[in-house]
Amino acid sequence: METKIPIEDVSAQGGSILDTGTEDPRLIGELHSKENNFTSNENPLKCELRRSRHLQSDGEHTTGTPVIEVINVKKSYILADMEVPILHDINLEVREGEFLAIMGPSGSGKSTLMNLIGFLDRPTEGKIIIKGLDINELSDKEVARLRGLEIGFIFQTFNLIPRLTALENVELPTYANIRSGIDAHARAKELLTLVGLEDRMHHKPGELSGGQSQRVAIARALINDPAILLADEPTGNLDSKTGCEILNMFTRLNEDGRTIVMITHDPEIARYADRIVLVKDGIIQNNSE
Ligand SMILES: Nc1ncnc2c1ncn2[C@@H]1O[C@H](COP(=O)(O)OP(=O)(O)OP(=O)(O)O)[C@@H](O)[C@H]1O
Repeated sequence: METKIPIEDVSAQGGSILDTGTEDPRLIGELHSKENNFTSNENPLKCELRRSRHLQSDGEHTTGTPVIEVINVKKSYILADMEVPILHDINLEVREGEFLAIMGPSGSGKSTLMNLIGFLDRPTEGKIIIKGLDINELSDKEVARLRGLEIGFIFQTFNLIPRLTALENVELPTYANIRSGIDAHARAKELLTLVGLEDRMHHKPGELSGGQSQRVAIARALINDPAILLADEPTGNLDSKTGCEILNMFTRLNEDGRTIVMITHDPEIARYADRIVLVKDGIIQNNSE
């Protein structure tokens, strides 16, 4: 996938993330290519591991530009006037185009870590750097814009707005942040077609199956063409066949160059990733490629 994102050009030159003004030429054209079409009519999705892309490697480690850097991060919550440490000195680097799975027992801090990576929360100590931008050095407005344009979220419970149609749900993030030159309505339609929901665009979430709802959520996550997709148990509420279809979508998005970080409890699902990180008691215990 090309990386001609205006935001990247601006930040690489030391400019503000709020300065973006050029057009985003990416993706819509790509979405039309047959090999990128996720609709299952002609080419049914198979529940098997299919990887056509391999990350660059120096023999031992994945190489490439880091897009996510977690440096000496600690996170505590204050509960009844007591500081409760959740994450202890986490260090993690995720490189461009990598597909990373985060595993670990319930309550170990996986979602907390993902929320920090997604700028939904700030660390108590340490740094989170996304595409070279340090959250500690950004205003709340800049953080919101970086999150809105560069990070797509997918949750176990889909988190769709019940009273909005699928199309309106997909368009929703663009009300807050949109790349210049993008026709949000047209792009939302393109994305819903891409995920095989062209005949469900005007349905509300209550009229959709779990798998269809998650497809809407994926289309919504892609609306601003983010470099990074963060998925918290994306197949947790789906039957295994539908879960496989969703994972094959993730695989194809990753093969197009998108960086994916996915929390899962299921080792079979983690096999889709290039690398698995194990979080236990707020510490990264294993960082295997
Ligand atoms: N906002 C909060 N305030 C206080 N404690 C919190 C908050 N969010 C999470 N925690 C606590 O932090 C710990 C880690 O939670 P987290 O959701 O990150 O775990 P997890 O590994 O994702 O668990 P699961 O697999 O069950 O989703 C838990 O003990 C949880 O109760």
